[in-house]
Amino acid sequence: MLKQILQTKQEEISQLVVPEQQITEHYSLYEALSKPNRTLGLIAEVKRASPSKGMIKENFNHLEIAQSYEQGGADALSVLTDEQYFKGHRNFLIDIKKQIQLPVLRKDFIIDPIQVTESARIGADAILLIGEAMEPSKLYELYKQAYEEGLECLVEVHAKETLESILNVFTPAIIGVNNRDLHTFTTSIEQTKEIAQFVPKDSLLVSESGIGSYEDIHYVKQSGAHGVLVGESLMRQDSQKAAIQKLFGESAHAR
Ligand SMILES: O=P(O)(O)OC[C@@H](O)[C@@H](O)c1c[nH]c2ccccc12
Repeated sequence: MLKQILQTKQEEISQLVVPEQQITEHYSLYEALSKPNRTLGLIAEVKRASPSKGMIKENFNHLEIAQSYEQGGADALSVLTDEQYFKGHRNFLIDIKKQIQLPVLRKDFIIDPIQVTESARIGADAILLIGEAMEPSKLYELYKQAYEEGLECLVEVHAKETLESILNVFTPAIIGVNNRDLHTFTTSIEQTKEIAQFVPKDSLLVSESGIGSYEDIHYVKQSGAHGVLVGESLMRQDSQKAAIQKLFGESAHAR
């Protein structure tokens, strides 16, 4: 699946026109995850659909979702901007940045310098870079470019081997373990525990995908995660604010 998505991206990139610069306030993802609202940082994802689950939320309003996440005390947002496979749009991110005072991660398949510039132009605070999508040397080039253009990076890996090959080249400040294998879509939060021991002490660790209960939160925290990235389980409920409170084992009135 990842291969197919990357092929589509290549075609998109060949036609990509870089938009004009949005003027936005910037917030640091690293700082937000370093001093989270709860014992574990939360990046809440605005996710309408996915290739593995199909449509996740009908009657989708990206701004209402983002506002509800903010009210629920999310530390940061992730916004899917891929159109073809995730039914997202870069305009979702532009709109959300105008309304929300939180760091916003652009969630897409970024493999080319022009997409880094595009991300900076639309006002993203951070971008996702996927270890399994390119060679570590190329990933490092995009990483450096991103920081030069004022963006932070969440460097995601699924496999231990991918992390090791990246660490041979550089040490990302924020490392994500994707509990979902992007080739097979198999998801297991035990992946976080397995990889955590190889994450350098100075890097922040984010556990991504397949998190849906307070037990999961507890498990990845015990495994050494500083934060979690959660999409589907929050998106499927009517109120994202209430969904966050439930996920963290709080009563609706506790905060
Ligand atoms: O919906 P979930 O299982 O809570 O997962 C969220 C997020 O981790 C997932 O959307 C994701 C992680 N890495 C990605 C890379 C591309 C697209 C999507 C993703």
